Amino acid sequence: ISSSLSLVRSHDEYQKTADWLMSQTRHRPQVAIICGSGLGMLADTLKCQDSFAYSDIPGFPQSTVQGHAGRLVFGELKGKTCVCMQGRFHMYEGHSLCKTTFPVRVFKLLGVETLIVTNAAGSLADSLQPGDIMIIKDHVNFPGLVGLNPLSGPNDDKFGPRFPAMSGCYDKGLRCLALDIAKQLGVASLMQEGVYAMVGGPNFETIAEARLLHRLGVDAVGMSTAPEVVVATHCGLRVFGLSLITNKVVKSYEDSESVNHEGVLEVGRLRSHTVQQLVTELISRMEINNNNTINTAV
Ligand SMILES: O=P(O)(O)O[C@H]1O[C@H](CO)[C@@H](O)[C@H]1O
Ligand code: HPA
Repeated sequence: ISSSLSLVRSHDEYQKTADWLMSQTRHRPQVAIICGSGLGMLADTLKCQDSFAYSDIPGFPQSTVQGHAGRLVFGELKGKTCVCMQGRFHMYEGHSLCKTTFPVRVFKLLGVETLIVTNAAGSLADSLQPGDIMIIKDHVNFPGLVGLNPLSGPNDDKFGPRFPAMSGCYDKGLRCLALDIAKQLGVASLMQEGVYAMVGGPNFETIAEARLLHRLGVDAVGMSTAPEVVVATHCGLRVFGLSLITNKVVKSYEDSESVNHEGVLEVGRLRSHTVQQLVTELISRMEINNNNTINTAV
């Protein structure tokens, strides 16, 4: 914990990255999307793209996980300006939590109002099958509960309060809208709301851990998302989250199946079209209050 505190970023560092991006693209995004494992194709829907390798963006961390390309893509989608992270950062890659959430505050400084987080997750709920899509209603941030929190360290009042509320951090209006869209697209049978839990990873769960999570009321488990949502909520972003269920978490000693990352990525490929349709419609129909779109001076 003490080593993560020394890695806290200053407001200037976020601002420098935001200023650099604003000097390189005319897009001024209203919506940011973080692509989960195998879900990088969400960026393909953006028109008039400007894209940047993470390695070229000052201050940006680097992706190290297969299925996370490491590219930031700006573009237009159904009249809204978006920025999409093709590749997120995980705590298990050895990044501090400040680093894993660095882009979220940069998005805030770019004028983003709404954050869409997506992830691949294993299901604990019997009602969730591989290929289903869970709208995240709430999360359990296991690392956060024991003090591994991206907001640890001195609070930056310019971003938000010392003690931010987290009840209601997944916007109810957007959740209802997504369920409505699922009905219209004829995929309502694949979708339900549920509770996501973040564990540290990188190993998948033991059977005893899976049983514990199930008893605690967790519907799906993964190794990301919660820190991004905590930082986004702290700085006042509206959040929508979805988990693509890529596998069932093994809960029985009689079960000989086991999960692997290639299988996780494969389900992402199989469901890419549906996830793309849902996110596109959601962005198209969501209301945005700011008119941040394009800067003609760049
Ligand atoms: O949460 P995302 O980035 O979608 O990735 C999930 O998939 C990976 C395991 O296959 C882990 O990183 C887990 O968190
Ligand atoms: N456990 C943790 N993270 C995951 C899983 C899982 O079963 N599937 C995809 N990400």
